Amino acid sequence: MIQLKNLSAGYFGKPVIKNVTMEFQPGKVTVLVGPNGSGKSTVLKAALGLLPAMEGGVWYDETDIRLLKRRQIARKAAFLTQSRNTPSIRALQMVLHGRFPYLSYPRYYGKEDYDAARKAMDATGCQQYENTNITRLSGGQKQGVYLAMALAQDTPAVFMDEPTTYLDIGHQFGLMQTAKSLAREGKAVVLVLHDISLALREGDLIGVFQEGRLLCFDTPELVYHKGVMEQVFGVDIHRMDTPHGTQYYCTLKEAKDALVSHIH
Ligand SMILES: Nc1ncnc2c1ncn2[C@@H]1O[C@H](COP(=O)(O)OP(=O)(O)OP(=O)(O)O)[C@@H](O)[C@H]1O
Repeated sequence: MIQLKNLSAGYFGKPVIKNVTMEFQPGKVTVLVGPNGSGKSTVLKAALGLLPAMEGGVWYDETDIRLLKRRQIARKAAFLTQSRNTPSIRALQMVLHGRFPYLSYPRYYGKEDYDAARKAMDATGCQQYENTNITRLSGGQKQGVYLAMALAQDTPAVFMDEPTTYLDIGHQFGLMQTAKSLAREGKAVVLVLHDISLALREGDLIGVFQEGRLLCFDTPELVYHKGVMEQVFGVDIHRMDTPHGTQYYCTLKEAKDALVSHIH
């Protein structure tokens, strides 16, 4: 369990996220949503110790993150980041980087590292690119390789910042399936998503952010009923029970008003 308690963090001495208290539970997919610039990525960075807490703090299984070395944190949480530089190396070599926290000096990869890397590539469907230089892969194919690197890290928590960005619809569903199966294995999975329909449908818990504050942290059902997302995003959210489970979709608030005035 990862706990953020009254956490404030930011850049150049100025807090961006303020007084955030939430936890990332094993076995659950937690989704963070909020408008652009509301602090979602900053929460992930602070939760991973990449940004120091200005107030409050982060605890991994009751241990203050300030007491953990980088390598120890890297054995507890993997991070699929939003922005990245693409080095000119083979995909398998990239995925093997996920094994760094387990290597002792001298840093040679052993059989178990190769096995973990190949298993992760299988899970994200990028095994066929094993020997391809990643600079030659498409955005979506690269995403599969980066996700495999995070999975090869074999951590109890996996954080993903907008992981569906480069993915076509089939691969978006695939990514969500991977996230859910990681949670079923007992991992704490934390996703930042912009697709709020997807968040409501697939998340176990949802944290809604606005201007660096956590407005609501609850199950999709309760978040929906409280109307927090509607307020934050300025949309109407509709819920439908379908043969494929509960689905949500959004319309612009104005669209409804226009419809009403049209009827009158
Ligand atoms: N490296 C940085 N240096 C200075 N300010 C930053 C930095 N990264 C983010 N910020 C600022 O922190 C605020 C929150 O940014 P953050 O990236 O956490 O938001 P977000 O909710 O993830 O946004 P988005 O949905 O657009 O990715 C923004 O105002 C942003 O300008």
